[in-house]
Amino acid sequence: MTVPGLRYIPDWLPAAETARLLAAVDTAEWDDTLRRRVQHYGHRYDYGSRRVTTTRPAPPMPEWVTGVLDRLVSEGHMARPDQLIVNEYAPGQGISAHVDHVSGFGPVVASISTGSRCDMDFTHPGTGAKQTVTLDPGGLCLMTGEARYTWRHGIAARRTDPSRHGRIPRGRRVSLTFRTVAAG
Ligand SMILES: O=C(O)CCC(=O)C(=O)O
Ligand SMILES: [Fe+2]
Repeated sequence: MTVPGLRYIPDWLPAAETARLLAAVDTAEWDDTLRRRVQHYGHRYDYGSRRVTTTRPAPPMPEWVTGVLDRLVSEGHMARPDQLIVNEYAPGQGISAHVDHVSGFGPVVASISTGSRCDMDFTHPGTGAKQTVTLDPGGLCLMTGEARYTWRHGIAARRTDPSRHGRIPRGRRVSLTFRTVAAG
């Protein structure tokens, strides 16, 4: 079973680059008004009204992602992202199954993982089909087409993930999700 439009590229970032990115994230200021700590750049997404908001501007895209933006574009993955959400997951924290805002964001969503590995579950709302992808640090998860618009993605709020070798404890995971904000 595969999810059409879902692509996972392991080790997209070398380990040293992944560590540098996480260190840079940790020098920036976290928003802790949600259960999960987040940072928004470029445009702020409002979780209450569920839209990209202009009333509370976000800081510009940080210079520490310039190299990532350049690569996402030069490798042909997407138009230059102008929005970034950093999500922090402590062990036991997750994100409920959802489709990223359809009209507010563009056709490609790209997420880079740092810190701990964890499983992301994709579910098809019509058929109930499910696929789990293990996201390792440095991995790039690209959602387009059905994976972006039809399937839901989420992370179970638990402290361990299953593997062939038994359950693996989660550590702190920080993801950087890059999007384009659709015009209008
Ligand atoms: O943590 C991730 O990799 C994904 C986050 C996510 O789905 C989102 O911010 O919409
Ligand atoms: Fe998402």
